[in-house]
Amino acid sequence: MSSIISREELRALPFIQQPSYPDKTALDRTIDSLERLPPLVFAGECDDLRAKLADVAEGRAFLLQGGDCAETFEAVTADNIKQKLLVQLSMAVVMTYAAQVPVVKVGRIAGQYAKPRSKDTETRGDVTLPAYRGDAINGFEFSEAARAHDPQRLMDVYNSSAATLNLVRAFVKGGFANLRGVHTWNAQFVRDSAVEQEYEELASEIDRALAFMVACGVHDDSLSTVDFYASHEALLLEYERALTRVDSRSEQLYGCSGHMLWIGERTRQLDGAHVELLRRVSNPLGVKLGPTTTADVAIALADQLDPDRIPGRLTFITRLGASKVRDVLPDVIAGVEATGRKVAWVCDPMHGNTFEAANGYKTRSFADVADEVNGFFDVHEQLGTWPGGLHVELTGDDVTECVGGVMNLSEADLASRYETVCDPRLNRNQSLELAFTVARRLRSGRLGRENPVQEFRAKEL
Ligand SMILES: O=C[C@H](O)[C@H](O)COP(=O)(O)O
Ligand SMILES: C=C(OP(=O)(O)O)C(=O)O
Repeated sequence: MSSIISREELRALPFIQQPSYPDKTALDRTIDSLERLPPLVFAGECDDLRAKLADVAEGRAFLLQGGDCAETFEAVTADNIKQKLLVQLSMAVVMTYAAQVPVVKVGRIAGQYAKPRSKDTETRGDVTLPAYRGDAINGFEFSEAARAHDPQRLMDVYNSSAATLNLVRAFVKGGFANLRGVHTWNAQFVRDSAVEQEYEELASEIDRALAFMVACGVHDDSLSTVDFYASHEALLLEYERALTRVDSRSEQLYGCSGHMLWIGERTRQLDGAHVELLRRVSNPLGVKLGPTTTADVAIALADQLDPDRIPGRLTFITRLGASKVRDVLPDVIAGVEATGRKVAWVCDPMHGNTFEAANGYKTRSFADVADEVNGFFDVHEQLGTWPGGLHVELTGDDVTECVGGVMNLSEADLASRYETVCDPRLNRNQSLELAFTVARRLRSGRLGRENPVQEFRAKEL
């Protein structure tokens, strides 16, 4: 059984992308406080999610993991949280109904406050300051005071995550996510959206199907509540260690800052502190895999993080870029599958497709995003493996951060509502459009193979 790694042991491991706090005593004081606080999530919830992700790995379900690139403390309001849920629930409804595949819903939410950066500093004119690394570390404002690394912010991460999780739990279990309200969500949310008609037709079909079920006497809780889980990149070693708890039922360790934790592309070194910290906890884990990944690297990570091959433990989130996905992905999947492991394969079509627009905005093109998703489905179809999910940076707001999509946003449009504090997100329309793209691929995969789930399982026996 693993034990909680000590502060000293953790600090002695090789690490990158961490804050540099000038006052170590202040850091230790904050860590002391965090260690005493209650867990944000419960071990049993993490186990439930792991069981659902085992279904994803086995081809029986699809993962939708989405949310902000970087959450901010200021945006922790009821309206914002509601909006974040709405976009993801609407996408999930499209995928579940159109593709007839259960969708596991996980937010990049309630903890996504720290960002790895390519450069340590940012220069504007003749002023150079520390780069913004997420509200967990420093402020977005371009001033010396705001950009200083402040450990007290870790307490704000805890409190903001707790407030967000509290409302998310209330919303998804308290009737807000009732499927019978699909039309109401539609009225509030999809109105004026360019995908309104497609969504409206789908919502009417769902209404008819539900009315039929109710007329037949089916009254099921699963129609009125939803399971929604929280995930974030476990980037901040001190914070994640301080929120590690021993589960009193099993005496296993859990990272209690979120249900699912992932290791980013930049911090997944086999001998690094992130892998060492997360291999000890029993949560479901994600690992980002970028375009230089080989099958051997993926297998070594899997062996390190999931030596016992626990169903649902490991999700590989590939973020290869539209131009590379068809070349790089097949060998990685084939290599891992050849070991006999079952991992969940999830496509992040955002992080390999970032570029700088002529006017200086960091952006992504919807066409590239959709192309990577299609490439991901193509590769899985060729290999006969299960395209297990989608991981996207998105928002329910009408921002203008990614170009293209049904509204055909141009680079000139980016300035009108560019609100992200780090990477560009799909807006409401683009998110729903992507959901329809995925649903079409899932449906055609199903129709092409009669019953892919049964076929998949038959192949395993
Ligand atoms: O979200 C991922 C990274 O934090 C982000 O892409 C880094 O961006 P940068 O290259 O602007 O530092
Ligand atoms: C930093 C991120 O991604 P990656 O590690 O894939 O670059 C992210 O998803 O926020």
